[in-house]
Formats: sequence, structure tokens, C-alpha cells
Amino acid sequence: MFQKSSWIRLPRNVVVGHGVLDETVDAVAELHLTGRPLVVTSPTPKEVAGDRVVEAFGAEGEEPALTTVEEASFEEVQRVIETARASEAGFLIGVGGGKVIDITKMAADELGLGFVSVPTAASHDGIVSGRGSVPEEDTRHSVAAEPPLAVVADTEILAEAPWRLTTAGCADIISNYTAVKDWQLAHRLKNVEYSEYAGALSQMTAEMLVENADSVKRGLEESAWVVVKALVSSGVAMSIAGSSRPASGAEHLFSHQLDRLVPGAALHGHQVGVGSIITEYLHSGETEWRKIRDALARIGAPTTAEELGIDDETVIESLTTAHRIRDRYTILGDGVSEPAAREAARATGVI
Ligand SMILES: NC(=O)C1=CN([C@@H]2O[C@H](COP(=O)(O)OP(=O)(O)OC[C@H]3O[C@@H](n4cnc5c(N)ncnc54)[C@H](O)[C@@H]3O)[C@@H](O)[C@H]2O)C=CC1
Ligand SMILES: O=C(CO)COP(=O)(O)O
Ligand SMILES: [Zn+2]
Repeated sequence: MFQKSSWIRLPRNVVVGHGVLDETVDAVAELHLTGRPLVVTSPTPKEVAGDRVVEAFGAEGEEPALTTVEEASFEEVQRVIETARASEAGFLIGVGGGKVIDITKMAADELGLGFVSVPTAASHDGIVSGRGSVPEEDTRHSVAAEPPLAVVADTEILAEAPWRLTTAGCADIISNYTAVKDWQLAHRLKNVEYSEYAGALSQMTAEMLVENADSVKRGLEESAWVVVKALVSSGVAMSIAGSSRPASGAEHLFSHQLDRLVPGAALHGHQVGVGSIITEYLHSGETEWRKIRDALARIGAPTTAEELGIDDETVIESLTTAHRIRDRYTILGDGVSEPAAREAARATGVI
């Protein structure tokens, strides 16, 4: 008897383009959300977009509450929940980078309130996803969270953000190649459920970005357009899968481990990009990794430990211990030996 069932939770309004921040109130009105908004942001995103969102809602007579967060942690999620309760918020708007958006969607989930995603950087594919990613001690949680009801991605703001944030978003997408390979491997070896649709969408998104790499150039607002479309598409793949599997494999475990060993050393997207070069080498040996490396180099993302600003030994430690981060089977299997890690990192020129 057929007994499968699944929920695919997607945003209703995805508004992308020049100056669309000013359409946030309209995008929200369309959703029939009621009550006072709570704007969750962090210091720089507050200046570039958060204050404008607060003003726009204020002008409509619904004075928003505002809170700023500094890091992605369960304590911060709890603090946002308390702020939302104290201010009697009716829905939450996350304005900022990946950490702010993750915290907001997790708080909204716990509160049972609607969530609106307003990215200020095209730096990660959590813009649309219904997952939250939070480190805790020796592990990393990818938890179910409230997917955004609306996404408002203003390309004017995204294009003015530091260029490295955009190249990080590109690298987060390029890493989908190896994430999908890891997922397929886990399906074959461990019978992990695999979605052909989510896998194909994730892979196609990476391919399209690489094909359009020439349109991804510093100072071109079109770059923000190209990258944000890919980030949305990758987030949709995660929503279809109901997990971050289509966009997170061993290269993400490597990055999560770097976050533990050298917090804040490099951007999430840049770390997963370099991780992807190495894990592609582990998957397929001599040639394929060059395609990942060249794609990253073309958009100006780091391809070496030095460019990440991380020393060689930390890269090796991260590679040999990343499989412990979470229960997710990947090409790292039950651990890469130290000589094998060194060989892979050297062969790919990462160290
Ligand atoms: N839930 C999910 O599915 C996913 C979650 N993530 C998570 O997202 C995080 C990475 O996101 P990032 O955005 O790379 O890091 P982040 O949120 O730490 O932002 C990086 C920096 O950019 C600044 N910034 C943002 N917009 C700016 C602007 N317009 N101008 C100047 N500075 C600006 C932020 O204030 C911050 O200092 C990680 O914690 C990662 O695990 C990443 C991908 C998917
Ligand atoms: O970063 C992500 C996808 O790009 C989310 O992955 P995690 O579930 O590994 O945090
Ligand atoms: Zn990622």
C-alpha cells in the first residue's frame, strides 16, 4: 500500500529587483498578516535596510518593534522569542545576512507566527529555505524552521553590499554539485531518502550559475539579480527535500567544523566552496575538482586555504574531523585519515 506523504512549504511572494525594499509593506499586506511587525536585524543591515522597513510600516500606522542580534545561537533565538512576546508581535521580518534570517525563522517557528525574509546580502541560500542552521558545542543543528511567507530581495541593496558577500553566495550555490553527489551516495549506501526533483533542481541551479558566471561582476547590479535567483532556486530545492541535503554535504560539514575551530575566519559560502573542491576530488579523483575550482576562481571566490585566511593545519584538522559534526553520511564516510586529507588538499592546491 502507498503510504508516503510530504509537505512542501514555499514562499507565496518572492519579490526581487531594483528598489523593491519599498514594496515590503505591499508584499506583506498581500499575505493578510495582522498585528505588529517585529523587525529582527543586525547593526549594518539595520542601517542599510532595517530602519527603512521600520519607517515604512510606521507610516502605515503599525509601529514595528525592533531588535538587533549579533550571532546565530539558541540563546539569541530565545531572546527574539521573548522580545516578540513582550512586544505582542503579529509577525516577524528578518532583515540581514544568513545568521539574522536563520534566527528569525527559528523564532517565528517557535512562536507560530509568520516570517518575512529581507536579505541584505546575496551571501547564502537560507534566504528562502525552511531550515535554520545553528552551531552548539561539538555539533551543528539544521532544524526545521518557519519558511518565509514572502522574500523581498532588493538588488540595489544587495549590489551595494561588500562584493565578497556576493561571491560567497555564488560559492554556496557551486557547492551544490558536491552536496548532491553526497546525497546520492548516502542514498545508495545508506538508503537515505533521495528526491530526484530536489537533487536535479539543486544541480541545475549550480550549472546555470556557472554558465552565467560572466554576468557576475563587481559593480553590476545584474550580478545580484543572477545570484539571488540562484539562491531562491536552491532554497526551493531544500524545501522540496524537506532537508538541507540538496545544498549541504561534506563541504558543509568541513565549513561547520572550521566555524568551530576558527570562528569568523571566513564567510560560510567561501568555506563551503573550498570544501567542495576537496570533496569533489574525494568523489571523482583527478579531473572534476578543477571544474569547481575554476568556477569559483571565475567569480573571484577563494580557492585556497591562504585565500580563506585559514592555516593549512586547521584545514587538515577540519577535514579529518568533519564527519563527526552531524549524522549525515557523505564522502567523508567514517572519517578521512590524516595522510589522505593532506593528499587531497595538496593535490587540489588548497594547501
Ligand atoms: N538555513 C539555511 O538553509 C542556511 C543557513 N546558512 C547560514 O547562514 C550563515 C551565513 O550567512 P552570511 O550572510 O554569510 O553570514 P552573516 O549573517 O554572518 O553575515 C555576514 C556579514 O555581512 C554583514 N552584512 C549583511 N548585509 C550587509 C550589507 N548590505 N552591507 C554590509 N554588510 C552586510 C552582516 O552584518 C555580517 O557582519 C551561516 O550561519 C550559515 O550556516 C547558510 C546557508 C543556508
Ligand atoms: O548552508 C546550508 C545550505 O547551503 C544549510 O546547510 P546546513 O543544514 O548544513 O547548515
Ligand atoms: Zn550553505
